[in-house]
Amino acid sequence: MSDCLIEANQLSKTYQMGKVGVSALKKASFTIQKGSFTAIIGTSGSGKSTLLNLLGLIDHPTDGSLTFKGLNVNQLSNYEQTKIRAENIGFIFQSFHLVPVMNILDNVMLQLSFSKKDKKQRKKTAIQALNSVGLGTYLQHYPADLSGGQRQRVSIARALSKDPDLILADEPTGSLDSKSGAGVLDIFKALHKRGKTIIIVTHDLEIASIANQQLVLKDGELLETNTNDVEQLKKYYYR
Ligand SMILES: Nc1ncnc2c1ncn2[C@@H]1O[C@H](COP(=O)(O)OP(=O)(O)OP(=O)(O)O)[C@@H](O)[C@H]1O
Repeated sequence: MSDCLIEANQLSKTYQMGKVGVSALKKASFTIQKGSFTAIIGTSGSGKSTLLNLLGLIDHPTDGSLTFKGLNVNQLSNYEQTKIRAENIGFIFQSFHLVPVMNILDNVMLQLSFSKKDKKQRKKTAIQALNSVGLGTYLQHYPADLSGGQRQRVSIARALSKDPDLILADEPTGSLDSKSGAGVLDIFKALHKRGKTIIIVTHDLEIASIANQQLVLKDGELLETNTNDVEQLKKYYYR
């Protein structure tokens, strides 16, 4: 069996703004291996979120192809893509995206609404996920009662609850203080050790340097796909 989870070939995205096209991603080709840890870096507007949205099957490329677990995504219907996304991909966002009127157990269980598990099993799975990020004693707390680092751990538990093949994180430590950020990063490192495939968008080059693979974007172009030397990354980042 191939170890390749994702293959991008000349992947491109142009947003149409009236008559003007904004070329946000230009012919990016790379692979993501199963169990790898990939960092996407680049200055603001370089195309990081655009690429993450394509990898998460949230958006469609305008050119090129994307293969997920050997399936050519371009040839799948919206329904099939949604199914792959729901079953295989966990998302973590900088601003957590938790439902404020639900306690954290319900927030995580909500993720499992479409699973085939019954309510009792969904609850058990959600509690296990919250335990795994150290929040097993906070089940009845609401997001507003938690610190930023704890909220981000809830969103990690939510992503983990469906046991996804791939975890996509968009600046997961971006709104956290350095101590909470380090705690969240430790969870990502542990997940990677457990064999999860992780793709993380970050502005933090120290985080990028611990990844196995770095996708450096500049004005929509992919510049480098594998250096973990922070000084080298800085050169790419600031040039
Ligand atoms: N929906 C959209 N419609 C039109 N242009 C867009 C859209 N989304 C992004 N863009 C443009 O595409 C380019 C890449 O944007 P993108 O959000 O992918 O960059 P980014 O690297 O994630 O930036 P940041 O670090 O600021 O989040 C930018 O020029 C942006 O203005």
